[in-house]
Amino acid sequence: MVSEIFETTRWEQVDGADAFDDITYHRATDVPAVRIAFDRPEKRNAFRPGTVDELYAALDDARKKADVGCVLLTGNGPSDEDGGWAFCAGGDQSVRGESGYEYREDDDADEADDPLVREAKAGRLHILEVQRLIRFMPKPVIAVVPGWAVGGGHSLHVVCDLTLASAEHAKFLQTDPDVASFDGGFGSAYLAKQIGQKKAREVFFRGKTYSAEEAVEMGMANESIPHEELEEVALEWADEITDKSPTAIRMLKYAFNMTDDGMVGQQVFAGEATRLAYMTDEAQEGRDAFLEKRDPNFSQFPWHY
Ligand SMILES: CC(C)(COP(=O)(O)OP(=O)(O)OC[C@H]1O[C@@H](n2cnc3c(N)ncnc32)[C@H](O)[C@@H]1OP(=O)(O)O)[C@@H](O)C(=O)NCCC(=O)NCCSC(=O)c1cc(O)c2ccccc2c1O
Repeated sequence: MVSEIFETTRWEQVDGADAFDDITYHRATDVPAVRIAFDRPEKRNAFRPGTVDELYAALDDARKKADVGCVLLTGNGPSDEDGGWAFCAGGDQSVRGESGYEYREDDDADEADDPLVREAKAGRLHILEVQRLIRFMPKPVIAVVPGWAVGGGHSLHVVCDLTLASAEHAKFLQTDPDVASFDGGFGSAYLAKQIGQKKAREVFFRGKTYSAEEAVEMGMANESIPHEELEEVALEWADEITDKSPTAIRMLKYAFNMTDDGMVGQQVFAGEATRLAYMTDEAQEGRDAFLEKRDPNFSQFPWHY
Protein backbone atom coordinates (compact mmCIF):
# COMPACT_ATOMS: atom_id res chain seq x y z
CA MET A 1 0.00 0.00 0.00
CA VAL A 2 1.39 3.40 -0.98
CA SER A 3 -0.94 5.37 1.29
CA GLU A 4 -4.42 4.76 2.69
CA ILE A 5 -6.02 7.51 0.58
CA PHE A 6 -4.00 6.74 -2.56
CA GLU A 7 -6.30 5.49 -5.33
CA THR A 8 -4.18 2.82 -7.04
CA THR A 9 -6.21 2.77 -10.26
CA ARG A 10 -5.54 6.46 -10.96
CA TRP A 11 -1.73 6.25 -10.82
CA GLU A 12 1.25 4.36 -12.19
CA GLN A 13 4.78 4.43 -10.81
CA VAL A 14 7.21 6.56 -12.80
CA ASP A 15 10.02 4.51 -14.43
CA GLY A 16 13.01 4.32 -12.10
CA ALA A 17 11.07 5.47 -9.04
CA ASP A 18 11.54 2.11 -7.35
CA ALA A 19 15.14 3.23 -6.69
CA PHE A 20 13.85 5.80 -4.19
CA ASP A 21 13.89 4.85 -0.49
CA ASP A 22 12.23 7.84 1.18
CA ILE A 23 9.73 9.06 -1.40
CA THR A 24 7.25 7.61 -3.89
CA TYR A 25 6.75 9.04 -7.38
CA HIS A 26 3.71 8.36 -9.55
CA ARG A 27 2.14 9.69 -12.69
CA ALA A 28 -1.63 9.99 -13.04
CA THR A 29 -3.15 7.72 -15.69
CA ASP A 30 -5.73 10.24 -16.98
CA VAL A 31 -4.42 13.68 -15.93
CA PRO A 32 -1.07 15.25 -16.93
CA ALA A 33 0.01 15.41 -13.31
CA VAL A 34 2.44 13.64 -10.99
CA ARG A 35 2.28 12.76 -7.31
CA ILE A 36 5.45 12.95 -5.23
CA ALA A 37 5.12 11.80 -1.63
CA PHE A 38 7.30 11.63 1.47
CA ASP A 39 7.36 8.01 2.53
CA ARG A 40 8.60 7.89 6.13
CA PRO A 41 5.23 7.88 7.89
CA GLU A 42 6.68 6.35 11.06
CA LYS A 43 8.85 9.50 11.38
CA ARG A 44 6.00 11.86 10.45
CA ASN A 45 7.68 12.09 7.04
CA ALA A 46 10.66 14.03 8.40
CA PHE A 47 13.38 14.47 5.76
CA ARG A 48 17.02 13.36 5.96
CA PRO A 49 19.64 14.35 3.33
CA GLY A 50 18.84 11.33 1.14
CA THR A 51 15.14 12.22 1.22
CA VAL A 52 15.95 15.72 0.01
CA ASP A 53 18.15 14.37 -2.81
CA GLU A 54 15.32 12.11 -3.96
CA LEU A 55 12.72 14.84 -3.68
CA TYR A 56 14.89 17.18 -5.74
CA ALA A 57 15.43 14.50 -8.40
CA ALA A 58 11.70 13.73 -8.71
CA LEU A 59 10.69 17.40 -8.81
CA ASP A 60 13.34 18.14 -11.40
CA ASP A 61 12.13 15.22 -13.50
CA ALA A 62 8.56 16.60 -13.29
CA ARG A 63 9.84 20.08 -14.15
CA LYS A 64 11.40 18.82 -17.38
CA LYS A 65 8.54 16.64 -18.60
CA ALA A 66 6.59 18.34 -21.40
CA ASP A 67 3.50 16.25 -20.63
CA VAL A 68 3.35 17.14 -16.92
CA GLY A 69 1.47 20.32 -16.03
CA CYS A 70 0.99 20.00 -12.30
CA VAL A 71 2.74 18.40 -9.33
CA LEU A 72 1.01 17.11 -6.20
CA LEU A 73 3.37 17.05 -3.23
CA THR A 74 2.10 15.01 -0.29
CA GLY A 75 2.96 12.56 2.48
CA ASN A 76 2.08 8.86 2.62
CA GLY A 77 0.37 7.48 5.67
CA PRO A 78 -0.77 6.63 8.15
CA SER A 79 2.07 5.52 10.42
CA ASP A 80 1.99 1.79 11.18
CA GLU A 81 3.17 2.66 14.69
CA ASP A 82 0.32 4.86 15.87
CA GLY A 83 -1.94 5.70 12.90
CA GLY A 84 -0.69 9.32 12.76
CA TRP A 85 -0.76 11.28 9.49
CA ALA A 86 1.85 13.74 8.22
CA PHE A 87 2.68 15.87 5.21
CA CYS A 88 6.21 16.45 6.53
CA ALA A 89 7.67 17.16 9.99
CA GLY A 90 10.75 18.98 8.64
CA GLY A 91 14.39 18.06 9.09
CA ASP A 92 15.08 14.73 10.80
CA GLN A 93 16.49 15.85 14.13
CA SER A 94 18.18 12.50 14.72
CA VAL A 95 20.66 13.15 11.88
CA ARG A 96 21.19 16.82 12.60
CA GLY A 97 24.91 17.42 13.14
CA GLU A 98 26.81 20.53 14.08
CA SER A 99 26.26 22.38 10.80
CA GLY A 100 23.22 20.78 9.25
CA TYR A 101 21.66 17.42 8.45
CA GLU A 102 24.20 14.65 7.84
CA TYR A 103 24.44 11.57 5.70
CA ARG A 104 25.26 8.51 7.80
CA GLU A 105 27.77 5.74 7.12
CA ASP A 106 24.98 3.36 6.19
CA ASP A 107 23.31 5.97 3.99
CA ASP A 108 24.22 5.04 0.43
CA ALA A 109 22.51 8.19 -0.84
CA ASP A 110 25.69 10.24 -0.34
CA GLU A 111 27.42 10.07 -3.69
CA ALA A 112 30.24 12.45 -2.85
CA ASP A 113 33.07 9.94 -3.35
CA ASP A 114 35.53 12.65 -4.33
CA PRO A 115 37.50 13.39 -1.12
CA LEU A 116 37.69 17.11 -1.99
CA VAL A 117 33.91 17.26 -2.30
CA ARG A 118 33.57 15.39 0.99
CA GLU A 119 35.96 17.84 2.64
CA ALA A 120 34.07 20.86 1.33
CA LYS A 121 30.76 19.52 2.45
CA ALA A 122 29.13 20.91 5.56
CA GLY A 123 25.93 19.47 6.99
CA ARG A 124 23.12 19.70 4.53
CA LEU A 125 20.43 22.41 4.48
CA HIS A 126 19.57 21.64 0.88
CA ILE A 127 15.84 21.56 1.43
CA LEU A 128 16.31 25.24 0.52
CA GLU A 129 17.32 24.11 -2.99
CA VAL A 130 14.06 22.16 -3.17
CA GLN A 131 12.17 25.27 -2.08
CA ARG A 132 13.76 27.23 -4.93
CA LEU A 133 12.97 24.47 -7.41
CA ILE A 134 9.29 24.53 -6.39
CA ARG A 135 9.18 28.32 -6.51
CA PHE A 136 10.80 28.63 -9.93
CA MET A 137 9.50 25.56 -11.74
CA PRO A 138 7.21 26.56 -14.62
CA LYS A 139 4.15 24.64 -13.40
CA PRO A 140 2.00 24.73 -10.29
CA VAL A 141 2.93 22.59 -7.29
CA ILE A 142 0.08 21.75 -4.92
CA ALA A 143 0.83 20.81 -1.30
CA VAL A 144 -1.64 18.08 -0.39
CA VAL A 145 -1.52 18.05 3.41
CA PRO A 146 -2.97 14.87 5.00
CA GLY A 147 -1.55 15.50 8.50
CA TRP A 148 1.24 17.39 10.25
CA ALA A 149 3.03 20.16 8.31
CA VAL A 150 5.76 21.18 10.73
CA GLY A 151 9.03 23.14 10.72
CA GLY A 152 10.73 22.69 7.35
CA GLY A 153 7.60 20.77 6.27
CA HIS A 154 5.51 23.82 7.04
CA SER A 155 7.87 25.94 4.94
CA LEU A 156 7.42 23.53 2.05
CA HIS A 157 3.65 23.96 2.02
CA VAL A 158 4.16 27.74 2.20
CA VAL A 159 6.35 27.74 -0.89
CA CYS A 160 3.96 25.55 -2.90
CA ASP A 161 1.56 27.40 -5.19
CA LEU A 162 -1.55 26.01 -3.53
CA THR A 163 -2.34 24.06 -0.35
CA LEU A 164 -5.18 21.57 0.14
CA ALA A 165 -5.61 20.22 3.66
CA SER A 166 -7.30 17.26 5.31
CA ALA A 167 -10.19 18.60 7.40
CA GLU A 168 -9.70 15.88 10.03
CA HIS A 169 -5.93 15.40 10.22
CA ALA A 170 -4.05 18.41 8.80
CA LYS A 171 -2.18 20.36 11.47
CA PHE A 172 0.04 23.33 10.75
CA LEU A 173 2.82 24.10 13.22
CA GLN A 174 6.09 26.04 13.28
CA THR A 175 8.59 24.49 15.70
CA ASP A 176 11.72 26.11 14.23
CA PRO A 177 12.58 28.20 17.32
CA ASP A 178 11.92 25.21 19.61
CA VAL A 179 14.77 23.32 17.96
CA ALA A 180 16.96 26.42 17.51
CA SER A 181 16.37 26.62 13.77
CA PHE A 182 14.94 29.39 11.63
CA ASP A 183 13.75 29.52 8.07
CA GLY A 184 14.42 33.21 7.56
CA GLY A 185 13.75 32.90 3.82
CA PHE A 186 10.66 31.70 1.99
CA GLY A 187 9.19 29.87 5.01
CA SER A 188 8.77 33.08 7.00
CA ALA A 189 8.80 35.85 4.37
CA TYR A 190 6.25 34.26 2.04
CA LEU A 191 4.16 33.20 4.99
CA ALA A 192 3.96 36.87 6.01
CA LYS A 193 2.88 37.75 2.46
CA GLN A 194 0.17 35.11 2.70
CA ILE A 195 -1.25 35.72 6.17
CA GLY A 196 0.16 39.14 7.15
CA GLN A 197 3.12 40.17 9.27
CA LYS A 198 1.50 39.97 12.70
CA LYS A 199 0.00 36.54 12.14
CA ALA A 200 3.21 35.12 10.61
CA ARG A 201 5.20 36.33 13.60
CA GLU A 202 2.62 34.69 15.86
CA VAL A 203 3.00 31.38 13.98
CA PHE A 204 6.77 31.37 14.52
CA PHE A 205 6.98 33.04 17.94
CA ARG A 206 4.17 31.11 19.69
CA GLY A 207 4.45 27.69 18.05
CA LYS A 208 0.72 27.03 18.20
CA THR A 209 -0.95 24.30 16.13
CA TYR A 210 -3.55 25.40 13.56
CA SER A 211 -6.26 23.24 11.99
CA ALA A 212 -7.06 23.02 8.29
CA GLU A 213 -10.01 25.35 8.78
CA GLU A 214 -7.87 27.93 10.59
CA ALA A 215 -5.19 27.66 7.89
CA VAL A 216 -7.83 28.44 5.24
CA GLU A 217 -9.18 31.38 7.27
CA MET A 218 -5.64 32.72 7.67
CA GLY A 219 -5.01 32.50 3.92
CA MET A 220 -2.17 29.95 3.96
CA ALA A 221 -4.33 27.07 2.70
CA ASN A 222 -6.85 27.09 -0.12
CA GLU A 223 -9.36 24.51 1.02
CA SER A 224 -10.14 22.12 3.86
CA ILE A 225 -11.28 18.79 2.42
CA PRO A 226 -12.68 15.63 4.03
CA HIS A 227 -9.72 13.33 4.58
CA GLU A 228 -11.00 10.44 2.46
CA GLU A 229 -11.52 12.79 -0.53
CA LEU A 230 -8.26 14.75 -0.21
CA GLU A 231 -6.27 13.09 -2.98
CA GLU A 232 -9.27 12.79 -5.28
CA VAL A 233 -9.99 16.52 -4.96
CA ALA A 234 -6.29 17.34 -5.43
CA LEU A 235 -6.32 15.42 -8.69
CA GLU A 236 -9.49 17.28 -9.74
CA TRP A 237 -7.68 20.58 -9.15
CA ALA A 238 -4.72 19.30 -11.18
CA ASP A 239 -7.15 18.29 -13.94
CA GLU A 240 -8.73 21.77 -14.01
CA ILE A 241 -5.35 23.50 -14.07
CA THR A 242 -3.88 21.28 -16.77
CA ASP A 243 -6.89 21.88 -19.05
CA LYS A 244 -5.72 25.48 -19.39
CA SER A 245 -3.05 27.05 -21.56
CA PRO A 246 0.44 25.91 -20.37
CA THR A 247 1.94 29.25 -21.43
CA ALA A 248 -0.70 31.27 -19.58
CA ILE A 249 -0.33 29.21 -16.40
CA ARG A 250 3.47 29.49 -16.54
CA MET A 251 3.38 33.25 -17.13
CA LEU A 252 0.81 33.68 -14.34
CA LYS A 253 2.92 31.71 -11.84
CA TYR A 254 5.94 33.84 -12.66
CA ALA A 255 3.87 37.04 -12.59
CA PHE A 256 2.54 36.18 -9.12
CA ASN A 257 6.10 35.43 -7.99
CA MET A 258 7.61 38.54 -9.53
CA THR A 259 6.18 41.10 -7.11
CA ASP A 260 7.92 39.32 -4.23
CA ASP A 261 11.01 37.90 -5.87
CA GLY A 262 12.89 41.10 -6.75
CA MET A 263 15.46 40.94 -9.54
CA VAL A 264 15.35 37.12 -9.65
CA GLY A 265 11.57 37.26 -10.18
CA GLN A 266 12.07 39.77 -12.98
CA GLN A 267 14.77 37.59 -14.52
CA VAL A 268 12.61 34.46 -14.48
CA PHE A 269 9.55 36.28 -15.91
CA ALA A 270 11.67 38.13 -18.47
CA GLY A 271 13.29 34.87 -19.59
CA GLU A 272 9.87 33.51 -20.48
CA ALA A 273 8.97 36.78 -22.24
CA THR A 274 12.18 36.47 -24.28
CA ARG A 275 11.30 32.90 -25.18
CA LEU A 276 7.90 34.08 -26.48
CA ALA A 277 9.56 36.90 -28.40
CA TYR A 278 12.02 34.43 -29.98
CA MET A 279 9.03 32.61 -31.43
CA THR A 280 8.01 35.61 -33.56
CA ASP A 281 8.89 36.25 -37.24
CA GLU A 282 10.44 39.50 -36.06
CA ALA A 283 13.00 37.67 -33.89
CA GLN A 284 13.73 35.25 -36.69
CA GLU A 285 14.39 38.16 -39.06
CA GLY A 286 16.98 39.46 -36.54
CA ARG A 287 18.69 36.07 -36.36
CA ASP A 288 18.55 35.45 -40.14
CA ALA A 289 19.93 38.92 -40.98
CA PHE A 290 22.95 38.26 -38.76
CA LEU A 291 23.58 34.83 -40.23
CA GLU A 292 23.12 36.13 -43.81
CA LYS A 293 25.44 39.08 -43.10
CA ARG A 294 22.85 41.72 -44.11
CA ASP A 295 21.01 44.53 -42.34
CA PRO A 296 17.81 43.35 -40.66
CA ASN A 297 14.55 44.51 -42.22
CA PHE A 298 12.22 45.22 -39.35
CA SER A 299 10.05 47.61 -41.43
CA GLN A 300 7.60 44.80 -42.15
CA PHE A 301 6.72 44.59 -38.44
CA PRO A 302 4.25 47.05 -36.92
CA TRP A 303 4.91 49.11 -33.81
CA HIS A 304 2.03 47.56 -31.82
CA TYR A 305 0.25 49.54 -29.14
C1 LIG B 1 5.45 16.51 14.18
C2 LIG B 1 5.07 16.39 15.63
C3 LIG B 1 4.34 17.64 16.10
C4 LIG B 1 4.14 15.17 15.75
O1 LIG B 1 3.80 14.92 17.09
P1 LIG B 1 3.09 13.53 17.44
O2 LIG B 1 2.87 13.56 18.92
O3 LIG B 1 1.93 13.32 16.56
O4 LIG B 1 4.14 12.40 17.08
P2 LIG B 1 5.53 12.03 17.76
O5 LIG B 1 6.20 13.24 18.27
O6 LIG B 1 5.31 10.89 18.67
O7 LIG B 1 6.35 11.55 16.48
C5 LIG B 1 6.18 10.26 15.92
C6 LIG B 1 7.54 9.74 15.54
O8 LIG B 1 8.08 10.61 14.54
C7 LIG B 1 9.36 11.09 14.96
N1 LIG B 1 9.56 12.44 14.43
C8 LIG B 1 8.64 13.39 14.26
N2 LIG B 1 9.20 14.49 13.76
C9 LIG B 1 10.51 14.22 13.61
C10 LIG B 1 11.63 14.97 13.16
N3 LIG B 1 11.50 16.23 12.67
N4 LIG B 1 12.83 14.39 13.16
C11 LIG B 1 12.99 13.11 13.58
N5 LIG B 1 11.96 12.33 14.03
C12 LIG B 1 10.75 12.89 14.04
C13 LIG B 1 9.28 11.09 16.48
O9 LIG B 1 10.56 11.10 17.04
C14 LIG B 1 8.52 9.76 16.71
O10 LIG B 1 9.42 8.70 16.47
P3 LIG B 1 9.73 7.65 17.65
O11 LIG B 1 10.67 6.67 17.04
O12 LIG B 1 10.32 8.47 18.75
O13 LIG B 1 8.38 7.09 18.00
C15 LIG B 1 6.30 16.18 16.53
O14 LIG B 1 6.85 14.89 16.25
C16 LIG B 1 7.35 17.20 16.35
O15 LIG B 1 7.27 18.27 16.91
N6 LIG B 1 8.38 16.90 15.55
C17 LIG B 1 9.55 17.72 15.39
C18 LIG B 1 9.27 18.82 14.39
C19 LIG B 1 10.51 19.65 14.19
O16 LIG B 1 10.98 20.29 15.10
N7 LIG B 1 11.07 19.68 12.97
C20 LIG B 1 12.28 20.31 12.64
C21 LIG B 1 12.15 21.83 12.46
S1 LIG B 1 13.61 22.58 11.81
C22 LIG B 1 13.51 22.20 10.13
O17 LIG B 1 12.71 21.42 9.73
C23 LIG B 1 14.44 22.85 9.17
C24 LIG B 1 15.08 22.06 8.25
C25 LIG B 1 15.97 22.61 7.35
O18 LIG B 1 16.64 21.84 6.48
C26 LIG B 1 16.21 24.00 7.34
C27 LIG B 1 17.11 24.59 6.43
C28 LIG B 1 17.34 25.95 6.49
C29 LIG B 1 16.68 26.73 7.39
C30 LIG B 1 15.78 26.18 8.28
C31 LIG B 1 15.53 24.80 8.26
C32 LIG B 1 14.63 24.20 9.17
O19 LIG B 1 13.98 24.95 10.06
